[in-house]
Amino acid sequence: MVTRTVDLRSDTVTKPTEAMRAAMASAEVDDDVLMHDPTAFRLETEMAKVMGKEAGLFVPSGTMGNLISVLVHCEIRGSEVIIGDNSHIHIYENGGISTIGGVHPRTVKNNKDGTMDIDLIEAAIRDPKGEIVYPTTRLICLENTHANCGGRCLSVEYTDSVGEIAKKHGLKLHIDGARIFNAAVALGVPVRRLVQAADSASVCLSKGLGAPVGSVIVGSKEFIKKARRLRKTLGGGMRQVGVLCAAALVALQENVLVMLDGDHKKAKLLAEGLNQLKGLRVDVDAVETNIVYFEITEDSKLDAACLLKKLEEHGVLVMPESSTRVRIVVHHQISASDVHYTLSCFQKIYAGVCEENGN
Ligand SMILES: Cc1ncc(COP(=O)(O)O)c(C=O)c1O
Ligand SMILES: C[C@@H](O)[C@H](N)C(=O)O
Repeated sequence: MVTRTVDLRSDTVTKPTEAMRAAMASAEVDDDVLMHDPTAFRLETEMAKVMGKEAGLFVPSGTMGNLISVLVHCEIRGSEVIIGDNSHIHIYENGGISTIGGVHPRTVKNNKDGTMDIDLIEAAIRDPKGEIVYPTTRLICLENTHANCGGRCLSVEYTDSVGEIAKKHGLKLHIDGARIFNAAVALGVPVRRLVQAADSASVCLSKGLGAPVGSVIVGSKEFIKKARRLRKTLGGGMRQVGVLCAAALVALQENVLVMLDGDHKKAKLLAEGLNQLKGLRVDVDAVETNIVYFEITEDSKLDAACLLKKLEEHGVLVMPESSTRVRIVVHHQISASDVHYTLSCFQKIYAGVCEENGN
């Protein structure tokens, strides 16, 4: 019988803290479609200030935040956006920019560190002389940290370089900053500096920050005005949304930097421990934030399905990416004891496998 659960599937699984629940219960609210819910307004104002942008807008999810941002920048029919071939927008958002927004994606290969080669980005920009056959490039999207690349951080210098390319060609730059605070902590830079070159950014409240719901998109006042209208079009205009925003304000007032740094340290500890096990391989140096991917090696006696089943029997939950690649995501509700318990479960499972196989 499972007596303990260690949920490492994602940093989206956190439950609201008591302080968040209290703030939600007592939140000052109003109709956010008819005017500004005061708590939503406080959150949007605070996030815009932290991110160094003119304005912000609360949205129900990071997916909607990215969708709205792309559609505002690419509001003219025939627009094209340059995105990473391994980006969340391209892989995990149901192709919404195309199926809903009619925006054409032009993918550029994501490198292992989450970047796209600058020269390949520039080469992907359509030549206006070919407009009779080409879509028109209007936007470049980056993702920081890069989830599918293992939570890798894009540097200030790299982001600024992409911003220069965008400006040179009259394009906009959006950053999917679902985990931008993780990047800021890992790089030791102010979060606003990581989005300085961007025209917009989406920031998840419901990941490392630990809020139960939502994201905030930030940008110019004009961008946010258009985004607010599009949010309503998409059904994201909510009424007394301050109940949700209150929890996010608590998260922002917590010591985010210390909390996320702790997540990163625990992720590194897990990566180092897993890498000791015969049958698993981890690129420990690639673990920069709270995400750890491990490969099940060819000589392993367990595939991902079998390993995950055994882990679940011990109450440890992780996310399979394929039959040989598994993801672990650390968040503030994973304790150091949970990390040691998880490693002990892996060690028991692999010791058991070795006994069963007499080696
Ligand atoms: C990098 C990245 N961007 C965007 C999202 C979308 O956020 P949501 O799940 O709130 O739609 C996620 C995952 O949640 C993500 O990992
Ligand atoms: C799976 C993905 O959509 C989600 N953003 C996560 O990282 O858990």
